[in-house]
Amino acid sequence: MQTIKLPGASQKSFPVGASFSAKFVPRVGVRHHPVGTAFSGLVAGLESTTVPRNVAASVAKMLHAQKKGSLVDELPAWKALKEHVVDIEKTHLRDLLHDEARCMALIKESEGIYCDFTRQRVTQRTLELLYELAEQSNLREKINAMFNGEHINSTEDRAVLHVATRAHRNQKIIVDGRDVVPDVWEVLDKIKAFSDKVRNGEWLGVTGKPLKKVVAIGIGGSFLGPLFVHTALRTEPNAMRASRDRTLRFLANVDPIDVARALDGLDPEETLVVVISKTFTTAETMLNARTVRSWLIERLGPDAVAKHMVAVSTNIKLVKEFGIDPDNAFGFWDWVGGRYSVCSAVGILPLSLQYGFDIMQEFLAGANNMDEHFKNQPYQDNLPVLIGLLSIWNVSFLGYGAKAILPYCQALSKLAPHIQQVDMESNGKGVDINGVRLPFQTGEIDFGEPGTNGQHSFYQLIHQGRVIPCEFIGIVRSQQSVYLKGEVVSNHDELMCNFFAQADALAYGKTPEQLRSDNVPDYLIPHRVFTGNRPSMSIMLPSCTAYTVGQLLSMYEHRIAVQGFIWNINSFDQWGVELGKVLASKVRNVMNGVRTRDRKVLPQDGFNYSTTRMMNKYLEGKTQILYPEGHDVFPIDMLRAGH
Ligand SMILES: O=P(O)(O)OC[C@H]1O[C@H](O)[C@H](O)[C@@H](O)[C@@H]1O
Repeated sequence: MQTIKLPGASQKSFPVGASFSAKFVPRVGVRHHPVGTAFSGLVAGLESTTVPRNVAASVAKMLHAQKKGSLVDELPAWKALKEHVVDIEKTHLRDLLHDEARCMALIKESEGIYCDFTRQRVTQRTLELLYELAEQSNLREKINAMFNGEHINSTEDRAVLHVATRAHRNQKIIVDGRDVVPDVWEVLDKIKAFSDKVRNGEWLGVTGKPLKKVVAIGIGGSFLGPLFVHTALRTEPNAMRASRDRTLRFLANVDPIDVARALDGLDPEETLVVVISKTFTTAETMLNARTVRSWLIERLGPDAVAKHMVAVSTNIKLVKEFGIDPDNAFGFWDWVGGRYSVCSAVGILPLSLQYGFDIMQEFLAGANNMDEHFKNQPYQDNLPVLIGLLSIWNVSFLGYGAKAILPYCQALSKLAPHIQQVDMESNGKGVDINGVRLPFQTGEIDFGEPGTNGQHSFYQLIHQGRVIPCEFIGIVRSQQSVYLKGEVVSNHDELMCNFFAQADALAYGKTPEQLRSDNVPDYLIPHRVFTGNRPSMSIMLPSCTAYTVGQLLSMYEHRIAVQGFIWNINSFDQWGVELGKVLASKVRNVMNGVRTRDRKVLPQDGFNYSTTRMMNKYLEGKTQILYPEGHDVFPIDMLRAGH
């Protein structure tokens, strides 16, 4: 049997050097058969003529799961929703908000989370149609397939089971015939033991000092989730007490400035470095890891690595080749997507080092609580399902391509950047799960800032410019409820006044008549009119603790899955990030070559005129500091000393 390597398959997606032979089945002559459509669609754009047998099987299963048509826009409920837009266009939120029955039906409270969807441009009829769409798209079956460990990430032939990383010890979750919960807990137990030892001073640095500073090196999913949770917890009283004399920093960008910032002022004798990379091949992370390894070795000698460097990865072989003892490595599995990995060792190790394992267990329990809710609740009460369906309505029917994530809680300031990756990398796709090009756009442009800061930045546009559905997230009990004597309201009340006000300002707007009765001069009226009718949802958490942050994370992750399931795309691969990486490596090779050739990129190097010229402009102008012998790393201390 011929052996074929899947085109475009990088080390990221398949084990190093993986190839498929017996697993492949031919696709010839199957284009018009429903299953065949799945085969041919799957490989559209690839040069290979074969796909793995098990991939084909799971794609076929998916296709059969769809009742009619292979694209969601052919479903009756989709078509009915398209027609229903006309009815909604006749309504204004100003009026809809005075319909008590509608409002009561759109306020949902579950698992301690209060969600108000009354300011969405929907009626009860819209919701009914969205539930029908969910039914016809087999949403429930797809959710079950995810929880049952089926290989729903068909282009990478993987299960999607980040929910297993926060399973209770006594739960059972089967992947490929094997219960993975004991594996999850083996790693969690190892994290607990290691983080306890580091925190209580049993595990010391090579010169005998306790390791109170942690630098976590990682990028993308190996950075944004942990940063979000760290930022959420660092002002939470229990977490503050648990981390009093400790520091956690992240190093993500390959920019030398980020290296300098991350290491600035750190004493290597007290520093533990955690290299986090699912693949252990990501260029930026590996270069940063080598740089920081040299920083340690230069100051503490080669033995420092054993005591000062640990790793989190699915690729233990490469961890070992890098020089980190596999005993000091914390594993996870290919069924945890990078952007969904914060509940694996990716987040739990660095965050347990900072806050202790017990607090991180609360975070996992919160995420698990929302997983169970998502798995078991009917659509009508299911928060991730409701939020996901409303997003589908906003994007695919009302045509709003972006959403703003606006936590009125500074501790949640890194929620938007995290969700930006989870959502945009998951749902920004051009073809459906069968490889058929979509005639509509999927995904949303996510951005956001904490309130009230955002109000003084981009809210002008969302009030009077483009319509961008907003997600306001408020907290009932602040992490820091200090009340300054003599003030009318506390800081937190002031914050929440804005939380309540903004949603109504967007919904109601202000009419010319109201402006006239406020004696606004005529020439200013057009400038001061707010059309209103701008949708938002308001989510209130009782507090911002490890538990509720876990719930919030899981709620956002699952709403993204719901959207992907309805659009019938693969939300769990990320082929779109590959091309840029390949081109960067071509640039890297040429840059290495030009050093020996009078520092010029030549036309025969294969770049267009623009890139050739830009690269030469860069090469002529860049500064290169040559370090004295003996220094083979970015010498932050030297820079500070003015060299
Ligand atoms: O954890 P790593 O293997 O280093 O990957 C880090 C990141 O790499 C890529 O950019 C992927 O698109 C991300 O999903 C991933 O999180």
